[in-house]
Amino acid sequence: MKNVTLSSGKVIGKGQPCYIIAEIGINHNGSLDIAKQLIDEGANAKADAVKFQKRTPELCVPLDQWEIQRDTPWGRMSYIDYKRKTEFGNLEYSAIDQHAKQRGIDWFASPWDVESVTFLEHFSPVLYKLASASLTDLELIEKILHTGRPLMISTGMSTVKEITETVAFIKNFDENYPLMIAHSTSAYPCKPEELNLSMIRTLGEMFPDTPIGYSGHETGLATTVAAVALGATFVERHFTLDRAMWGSDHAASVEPQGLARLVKDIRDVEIAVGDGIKKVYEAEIGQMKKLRKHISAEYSM
Ligand SMILES: C=C(OP(=O)(O)O)C(=O)O
Repeated sequence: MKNVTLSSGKVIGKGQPCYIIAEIGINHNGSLDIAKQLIDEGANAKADAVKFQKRTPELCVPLDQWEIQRDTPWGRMSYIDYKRKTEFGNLEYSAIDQHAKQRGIDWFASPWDVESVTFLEHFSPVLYKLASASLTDLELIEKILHTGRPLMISTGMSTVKEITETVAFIKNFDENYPLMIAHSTSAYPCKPEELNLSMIRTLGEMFPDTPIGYSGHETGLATTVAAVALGATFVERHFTLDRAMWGSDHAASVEPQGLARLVKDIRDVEIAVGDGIKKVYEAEIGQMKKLRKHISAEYSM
């Protein structure tokens, strides 16, 4: 496996601690103050990174949806105005960049359109994430590839053919491009029977050179911890201050306490997985002497 080294010094891949991403996405609800609190909580929980989603609303919202009216915390407004209101610009991302650096946590974003890559380049992100919805957007992928920065692609809502074609497109650009692939199911929240965590192993067999990870949308933490036991070298979970907040992603997100629990459980599990080589531990010898009738010579002294 070709491990991926980020400009922050963190390494993603085999033999490395799982890289844990707290996905803020748009859970800041357009508030820089909330974004900063989420960065603080992500750092307190010892996550490796916080992540955002960056869109140019005029490019991402289909024209026929612009004028659809909806109720928002800021009153009734058109869908395009709502998307504009929740999108951060240069001022906010500069503050985010500064705040994350102060707190010693990586940050990056998934750009949803070509202009957003140009925008994010000003901040020299540690990596780019390609959302599942963008897996077949070759124009966006090509724009990212020209930055040369590590690329993490997510595979929700995708067929094996689409995944294989996108990976081939990237390898065709540069055989050694620093790439990571996340297994994901794009259902919010995702039911256990649709998680299909064994795909982490399948993707590992399909792309043995590439670090495989997991982008989860389930409720609860156990299945994300299990993903690490199954070989995920990075994991991402949606993150919010409060699941009851207004907005579509909050309900399927973990809160600060849950994130801290998740990080601790993942760290315990990656140690517990061990090396698969049988040994008798010091702590077992007393038990052996007390409970076993026939003790082999090497332990009988
Ligand atoms: C939607 C995103 O990712 P995923 O497809 O992994 O949920 C994203 O990163 O913006």
